[in-house]
Amino acid sequence: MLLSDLVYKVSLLATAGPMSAEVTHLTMDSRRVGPGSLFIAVRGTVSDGHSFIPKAIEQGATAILCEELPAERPEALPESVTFVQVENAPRAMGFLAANFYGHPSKKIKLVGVTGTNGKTSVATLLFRLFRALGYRCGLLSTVQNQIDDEVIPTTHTTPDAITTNELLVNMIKHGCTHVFMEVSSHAVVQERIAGLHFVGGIFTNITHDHLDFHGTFDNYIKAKKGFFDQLPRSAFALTNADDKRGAVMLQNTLARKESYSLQSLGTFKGKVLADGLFGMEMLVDERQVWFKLIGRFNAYNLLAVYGAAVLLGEDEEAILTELSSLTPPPGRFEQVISPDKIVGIVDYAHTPDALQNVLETIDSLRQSNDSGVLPQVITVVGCGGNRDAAKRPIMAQIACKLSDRVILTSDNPRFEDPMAILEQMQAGIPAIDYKKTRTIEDRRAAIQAAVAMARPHDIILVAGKGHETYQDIQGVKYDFDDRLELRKAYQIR
Ligand SMILES: CC(=O)N[C@H]1[C@@H](OP(=O)(O)OP(=O)(O)OC[C@H]2O[C@@H](n3ccc(=O)[nH]c3=O)[C@H](O)[C@@H]2O)O[C@H](CO)[C@@H](O)[C@@H]1O[C@H](C)C(=O)N[C@@H](C)C(=O)N[C@H](CCC(=O)O)C(=O)O
Ligand SMILES: Nc1ncnc2c1ncn2[C@@H]1O[C@H](COP(=O)(O)OP(=O)(O)OP(=O)(O)O)[C@@H](O)[C@H]1O
Ligand SMILES: N[C@H](CCC[C@H](N)C(=O)O)C(=O)O
Ligand SMILES: [Mg+2]
Repeated sequence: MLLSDLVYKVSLLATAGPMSAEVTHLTMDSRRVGPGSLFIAVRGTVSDGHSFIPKAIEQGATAILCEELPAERPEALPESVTFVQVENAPRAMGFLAANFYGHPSKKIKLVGVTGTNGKTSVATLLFRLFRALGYRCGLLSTVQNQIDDEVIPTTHTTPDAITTNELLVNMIKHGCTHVFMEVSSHAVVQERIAGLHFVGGIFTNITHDHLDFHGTFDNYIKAKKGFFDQLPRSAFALTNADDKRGAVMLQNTLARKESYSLQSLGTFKGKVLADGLFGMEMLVDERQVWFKLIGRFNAYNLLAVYGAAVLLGEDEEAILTELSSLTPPPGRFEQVISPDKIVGIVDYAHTPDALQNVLETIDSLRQSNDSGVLPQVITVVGCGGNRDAAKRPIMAQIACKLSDRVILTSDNPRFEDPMAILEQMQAGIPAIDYKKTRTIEDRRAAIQAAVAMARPHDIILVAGKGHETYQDIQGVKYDFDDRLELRKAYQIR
């Protein structure tokens, strides 16, 4: 594509060099540059892409898009390389990617889901629901990307704009009509969704997370709201009316405002009638339905999915029929039961709110046996490294408050010292709970210890890593799967 066509509708501050250059490849990573590439210099959190411009040119880049032009063209920079200066390179990248790939997001129905917790659950349920309703669909999620049956591994909750557009093109090639994607707050701030055309946006909830990245809770709210601010007039914006910030999210959106609620008024109303370890009965817009999902937080997820499907034009009865047979995504309240009936639950709760919800759900579901003995709840939990440190003591405190025994352990330490993370968690343990808490850094040993202390019918919650099949230590991803570790521990018990 000609560079001049590629920058269509992107406001340019300056250019230097021929705009008739032919660009065959876009990248923000100098290591992937080759002849024909347009290199986009992005200022990151670790390094500044501008410092890789000479490297990109050395590797044959055809053009460079940047926020700052090199002061003067050094001799080493060939005249044939075109420079394009913009105010916001990541944002421009979104529009360039859309132009380069022919605006695939305008050719399918793209729905985005944002919120602290529940994005993967809602996006995955929508994907499965629409497939059950007979559509070919795409999914962009934390667990995996998917084009109908084809699974594509992912490293991020929301991919960068180039990857997303590329995936959308493939989805269209495969006949997909609907795509459901998670929109993380990082993605909004880093403009990974710039240039995408959404037909709908869904808000789940907002609670404490990622303050390391956003600095304050207000900034975190603004980031999530930024998604709804970008929606076009033709889209719907579906919010959770029961969340304190649900209305704030839609304050400045042009999109049609809709809501769902279990407690107040909303376009879509629900009520939990009964809840158990095997499912939940709900009243959804006056229809009584049995779902295979567990916990009040999932009642919200189901209602969001139902509302979005109605807004996308599907029949209420058909939606509820298909929705009632769906199971949760991997690693979300996934039960791993031992031969002697210890109930292991692997859950991706990695925020204070998620941990509290899951433990409250477990508490509400446990029932005394014939001798009047209540099953114990044993929680194994850790916090990730190089992520929000403020949530560490809070999560330990919640685990202690709502469990009989707690084992603090390592999650993905990444580049931090696991013991230092654990000390920060320990700071949140109330003195009265010291006795019921142990710290075992090795996650495998921690799971084994939990299984060793459990009696039949006790519940072991292994929280934080859910579907993950690795443990990230010093940049190396070692095989590790909480579900397999539970099964192995049952065998050696
Ligand atoms: C904090 C954060 O969001 N980091 C993302 C960011 O990296 P960064 O800012 O550190 O980038 P950098 O290393 O400083 O590099 C700046 C630029 O120089 C380029 N570069 C770098 C080296 C080089 O040799 N040549 C070169 O051109 C890089 O490609 C980049 O364009 O931009 C990178 C490229 O897009 C991302 O891969 C990276 O995600 C890292 C791996 C990450 O862990 N992100 C997490 C926090 C994240 O985004 N999480 C959210 C989910 C949160 C949730 O669901 O709760 C997500 O959407 O996944
Ligand atoms: N609607 C909800 N409200 C509160 N907690 C929830 C909700 N849905 C799920 N959870 C809890 O949060 C955990 C993560 O859920 P899910 O993976 O759907 O969230 P997410 O927003 O995609 O997370 P991430 O930010 O990592 O992508 C679940 O394992 C569960 O414990
Ligand atoms: N999407 C979240 C996932 C956290 C999962 C937890 N296991 C951890 O590693 O902290 C994040 O990147 O913050
Ligand atoms: Mg997710």
